Amino acid sequence: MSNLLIQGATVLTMEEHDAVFKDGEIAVAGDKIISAGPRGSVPGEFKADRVLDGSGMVVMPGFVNCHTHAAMTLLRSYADDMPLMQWLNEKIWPLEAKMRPEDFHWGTMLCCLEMIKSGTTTFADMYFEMDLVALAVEMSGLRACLSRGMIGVAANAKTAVDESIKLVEEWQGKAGGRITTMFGPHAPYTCPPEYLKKVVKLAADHNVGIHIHVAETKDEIDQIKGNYGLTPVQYLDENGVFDVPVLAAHCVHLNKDDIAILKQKNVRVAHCPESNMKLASGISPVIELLDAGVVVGLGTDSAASNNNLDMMEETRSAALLQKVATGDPMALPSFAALRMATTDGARALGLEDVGLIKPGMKADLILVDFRRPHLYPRHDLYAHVVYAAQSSDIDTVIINGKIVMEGRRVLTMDEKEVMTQAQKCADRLVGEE
Ligand SMILES: N[C@@H](CCSC[C@H]1O[C@@H](n2cnc3c(=O)[nH]cnc32)[C@H](O)[C@@H]1O)C(=O)O
Ligand SMILES: [Zn+2]
Repeated sequence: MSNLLIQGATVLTMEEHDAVFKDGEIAVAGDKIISAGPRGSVPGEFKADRVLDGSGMVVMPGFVNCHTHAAMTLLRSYADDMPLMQWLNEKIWPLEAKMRPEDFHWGTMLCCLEMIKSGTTTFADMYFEMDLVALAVEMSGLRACLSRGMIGVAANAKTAVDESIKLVEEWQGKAGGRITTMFGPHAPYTCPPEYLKKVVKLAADHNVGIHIHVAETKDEIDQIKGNYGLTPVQYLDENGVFDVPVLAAHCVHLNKDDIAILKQKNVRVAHCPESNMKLASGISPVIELLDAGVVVGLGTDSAASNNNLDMMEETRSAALLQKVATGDPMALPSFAALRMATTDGARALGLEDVGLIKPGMKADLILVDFRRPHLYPRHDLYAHVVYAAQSSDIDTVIINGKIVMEGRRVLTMDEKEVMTQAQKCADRLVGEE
């Protein structure tokens, strides 16, 4: 266990708007923050093994990416500019069927590398071959909430259940506590009622949550209405899905009753504005969700529908999109957008000790170098992070008390090797077509 002291940075604790320490000091012991305040606030008995000079930097909680499909990073810019079902059926699913073990490894490593370099410290992933994903996450140093995507109408529906159970039983709490797990029934349109009920029982028995795509497109609404006479939210509610903790990705097409159900059942939403814009799925009623008291986190979705995993950019998109959608420039102001990208994202994943800078929280921190022309002059620091900063301004990333990037050099993996191997895998995958 080593002790880390970060000195001289401006600390955005994210607890509330005014909880900022200029020339601050953060003490980290092992994986936890033990104190945060102005210079001189660290307990006298604290002995640092390492002191990081944060002068000129802003330190804040790392970003929490609430919805990804990590290994799909291999499919970045492979299939673009088409609607969801055509994109999945014609392009993505046929290629995923050809993926080999090395693809899951290098695809996830590339995803983790990109996320660390853009300040993400935690992500929620839904994919398959999750042992390989978990091993890559363990190597990368990231924190992750992993689920095995399950398509109830597919030939491998039963295998997917068995593999999900294995993931939860073998990986929950592993990698020094950095990995948690969920069950991942893919979506209302791929999971029939009996399948959903089985998965809910498994989640309850294993005391973990569910990660699922919900109400992503207008087509989905029509299909579920046609089959069951219900909205996707009502359909999931009727089948007991919301009786366990749920992370619902997208939630684009919701009516007032849906929003009331989400609030009443404490469903957490992973809002993915860039994926929703790119696939022209629509605009999630985020302001209505927030007004109703629903917890909303932010996600990129995969690099095949975004096409990057940059949470700083996603936060800006989220803020701008709500302003356009509502015609109200006050909608989702910078502090609220940043809370969504950090603190509330952690809550959405059920991580109570992640997403804030305060004693007792996990030390997941990023240092943003503000000594850049586009970050002068300094008025409102939250506005700077959301509207002016670039993820390449992020200098240092700390996860679970460990420095994983310093001076923009990632310490947990060989960056060049990851890019080279990912290109090789992608070339082979597409070459097999
Ligand atoms: N096909 C897998 C299991 C599904 S994992 C999760 C799935 O979600 C898919 N996916 C990615 N983005 C989206 C989206 O925006 N909406 C719905 N599905 C998506 C992704 O391609 C992946 O197939 C199997 O062989 O068992
Ligand atoms: Zn998705």
